[in-house]
Amino acid sequence: MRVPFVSDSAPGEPTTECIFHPGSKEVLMQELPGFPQPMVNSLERNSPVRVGEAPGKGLGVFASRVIEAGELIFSERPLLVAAQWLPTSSLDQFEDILAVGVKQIGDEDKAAYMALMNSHLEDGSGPLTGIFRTNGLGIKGLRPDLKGVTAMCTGVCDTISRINHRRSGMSPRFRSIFAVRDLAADDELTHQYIPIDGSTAERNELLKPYDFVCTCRACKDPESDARRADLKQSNSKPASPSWLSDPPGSEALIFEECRRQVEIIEREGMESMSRYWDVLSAGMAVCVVMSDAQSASEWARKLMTIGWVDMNQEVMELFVDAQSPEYQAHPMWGARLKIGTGKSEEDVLKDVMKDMVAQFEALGVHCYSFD
Ligand SMILES: C[S@@+](CC[C@H](N)C(=O)[O-])C[C@H]1O[C@@H](n2cnc3c(N)ncnc32)[C@H](O)[C@@H]1O
Repeated sequence: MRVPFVSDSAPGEPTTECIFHPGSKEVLMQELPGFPQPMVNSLERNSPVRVGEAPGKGLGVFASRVIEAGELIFSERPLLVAAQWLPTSSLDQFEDILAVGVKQIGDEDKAAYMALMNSHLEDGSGPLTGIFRTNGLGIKGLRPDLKGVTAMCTGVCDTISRINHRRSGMSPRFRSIFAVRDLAADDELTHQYIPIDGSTAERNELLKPYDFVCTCRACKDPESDARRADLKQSNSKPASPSWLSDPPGSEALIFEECRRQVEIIEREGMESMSRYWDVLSAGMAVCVVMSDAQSASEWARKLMTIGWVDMNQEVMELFVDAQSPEYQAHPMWGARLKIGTGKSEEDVLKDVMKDMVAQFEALGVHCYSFD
């Protein structure tokens, strides 16, 4: 089943050939209003990266200047996007489907596609499928009704596909690359090809299709497995007002747990995990309910570096300055301190909700009460 989609871009503008499941095009148009909008920070202008030799790995992508954590490094139009699993497709049928797509992408894009690495020379993959499987980046969410790998699309790019695997140095969102840590000039950009919360053995098992054994710091560190297992087992406390009813002192335990998990994530280089965002937000929430703007601002600064998570960056920016009046105006400001000072927990919660409703109403958002 093939649904080609060539964007309605201006005449002469490059396009991406997409081979989708039925329904994906509609989701894409809905999720990315105005798609394909002109890309900001695209590679043509003042590129902050260069492609070069990465010893033992073939080619790789390197920073050509200092890049700060949270920076959008570049965006790139994929050469080709295709659904990873199409109904009834065997490797041969998949090769035929890709051939139809590749035929339509223009000579320059085709040459770029064919020049990419192929690590699937001996497993029955055809040449186009081998390149697709070696270089594709997963794009989730284009078929919310399908689950797991069946729902995934894969994009193959000219430069993004040259990025080698390692514990994460950057995080890809569709077409865009963000720095999760500060990078010095000439540092190699890397991202994780596979989920990185498993053990060294599990990770290298998943890397088998790429035909190399990872030798990054975590893979060589005998203590890394225990730290990742610890992280997998521990759940971060949700940062919602529901824990206002927890016994006094529990905020210190929650805060300590958030701090501990942040330390593991940073030490293991796993900042691209959504858990990083979860524990940073929970840690910041504890500071807010305890009226500690100084500490909250440090957590806000870290949250600002997670640019690829769709959160309201402008709102977070207001909390980076510990003196910001936004703290006093926050509906949860000091909420924990009010407990035990004559007010019942229920009353504290009611006050919090009243403040929140007032703030939403001030923004023109009408709130309905269900009690
Ligand atoms: C998406 S390509 C990356 C770009 C590739 N190095 C090139 O020259 O085009 C994936 C392939 O690069 C190689 N590779 C990626 N990360 C590696 C690593 N950490 N160590 C060794 N080889 C790696 C493997 O051959 C893998 O199948």
